[in-house]
Amino acid sequence: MSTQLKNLSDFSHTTVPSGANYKFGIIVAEWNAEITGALYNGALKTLLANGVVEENIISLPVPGSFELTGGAEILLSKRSNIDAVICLGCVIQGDTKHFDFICDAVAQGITNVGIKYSKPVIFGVLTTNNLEQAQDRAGGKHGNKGDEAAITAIKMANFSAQI
Ligand SMILES: Nc1c(NC[C@H](O)[C@H](O)[C@H](O)CO)[nH]c(=O)[nH]c1=O
Ligand SMILES: CC(=O)[C@@H](O)COP(=O)(O)O
Repeated sequence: MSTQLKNLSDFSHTTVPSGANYKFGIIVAEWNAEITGALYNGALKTLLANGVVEENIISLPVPGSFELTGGAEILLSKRSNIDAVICLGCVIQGDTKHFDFICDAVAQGITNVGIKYSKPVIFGVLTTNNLEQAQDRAGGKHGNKGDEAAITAIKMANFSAQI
């Protein structure tokens, strides 16, 4: 189902466990800061609205989405008590193939970090054709990808806690 048919902030159809017992890292790319700032605000608001306490959230910036992998790796290597990491970024197609390399690197990179540490590392990265599509998914008509990433992080932290 494409985002056109699903609001990224609508979780009325699902049960969200409490995040009160979990610690979260949020790594935020500084590229396209208008968008990633909105993603961050959505993710933070959603974590707090679902029981997470502010002192259990560590938020760190990285220069661009390509650095999200390194940021997640460094955080998990130094903080074993983090239950899930949310990676937030916005990659917008330019004139060259650079977009493809970044998107592929980030998607594979953060997947590998999650596997390495057996911790949920959430792909909260917009990969859009233009700024308007990003705005629509960072608090616009399609909701906020940051909200979705936060809910996913809580669900996956809860999943791990049941094993
Ligand atoms: N063009 C975008 C970038 N580019 C920067 C890279 O992410 C990286 O910081 C650089 O290649 C140095 O390693 N980053 C985004 O997050 N979004 C873009 O649209
Ligand atoms: C995703 C990018 O790196 C891109 O925005 C950079 O633009 P360009 O491909 O025109 O160099």
